[in-house]
Amino acid sequence: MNNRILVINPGSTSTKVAVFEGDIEIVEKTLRHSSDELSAYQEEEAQLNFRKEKVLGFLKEEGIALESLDIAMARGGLSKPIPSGVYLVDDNLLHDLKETPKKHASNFAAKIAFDIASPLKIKACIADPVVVDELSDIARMSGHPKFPKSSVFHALNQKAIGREHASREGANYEDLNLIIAHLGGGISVAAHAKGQVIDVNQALDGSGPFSPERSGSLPVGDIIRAAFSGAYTQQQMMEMLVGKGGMFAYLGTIDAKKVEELAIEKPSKEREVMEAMIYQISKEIASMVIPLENKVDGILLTGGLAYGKWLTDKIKNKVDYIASVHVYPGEDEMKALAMNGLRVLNGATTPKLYGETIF
Ligand SMILES: Nc1ncnc2c1ncn2[C@@H]1O[C@H](COP(=O)(O)OP(=O)(O)O)[C@@H](O)[C@H]1O
Ligand SMILES: CCCC(=O)OP(=O)(O)O
Repeated sequence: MNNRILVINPGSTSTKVAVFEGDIEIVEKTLRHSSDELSAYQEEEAQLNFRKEKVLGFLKEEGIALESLDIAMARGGLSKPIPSGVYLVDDNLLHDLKETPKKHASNFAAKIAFDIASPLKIKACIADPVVVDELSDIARMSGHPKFPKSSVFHALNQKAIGREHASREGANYEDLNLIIAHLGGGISVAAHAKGQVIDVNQALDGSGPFSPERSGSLPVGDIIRAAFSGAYTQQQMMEMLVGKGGMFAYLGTIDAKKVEELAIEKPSKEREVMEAMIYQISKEIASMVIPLENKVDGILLTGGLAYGKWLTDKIKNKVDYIASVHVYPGEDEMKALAMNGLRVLNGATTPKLYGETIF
């Protein structure tokens, strides 16, 4: 066995695919989907098949025989909350990913992996899905028992970057208190207390800073009045929160790189919006000092926006009084999934069963 691991990671505008042999990545591609392509496949089944065909097409192009694969690893989606770890993709998990009212591209990953793995009689697994829930009881209380706070964030990348940082510092992730901010299409800012994410903003449609495509925390009363005004459909309201909120709502683009370039150039609307986003991210980081009881070993900035030095320098200036700030641009999700797959193949981890672990 070559320990060949297929990795599938769908995002809002792309599907990332890679094949690893052990810990070596042999092929990797970000298959970008235009908004025209995605809107032509709006219906979920159609979009799932569209993305699956793209993955299969890529493997064919690269000359990777399906029979040579030993395991398929997928990003986990918006199933019910579960502990951190590796999970077998089974009927229970697929059912909840299909039925969830919360829409996100990560919901497609497990099914694509399962459809490829099943005929080959190999395992399909997910690892550290976006619903990893380690919230403390006090953080879970929202202000109304009907709407408890939920944990929806970039768990896979946050945990991977936390571990990488700890290993660079010669420490164990489980011994550190870290504030980690994933700054991507969506933004999550989390308090990692000795390896447990005890508090985090709900990064999809809940709370936190606005992001390139999401509104973050909004005045809820105004939202309810707008929703019942008859002026908007439910879909239009949801798009204001996810997809067409945040930076997009102000500037008509989700391209933070371009916006940052314009913001640097001269005073402009772009600079105003960027500075507001930086202000909100910094405030969210500072708020995580409380869950960590003022003992913070480091602040880590990661995700696509962390490539932008102007942006990360401005955040650093606002929060480095709390702890040293470290920048890990981009994300390590493909490698993190592959390494979890390798641990399953070499017997270091036994995948958990979703049905036995949901809270
Ligand atoms: N070099 C860069 N400088 C600033 N922003 C960047 C850079 N590269 C990518 N980005 C921005 O990062 C965002 C996407 O982040 P990413 O972490 O890839 O997204 P996602 O969380 O959706 O996977 C986009 O808004 C993109 O414009
Ligand atoms: C749903 C939480 C994770 C998330 O927002 O991922 P993307 O930034 O990749 O959309």
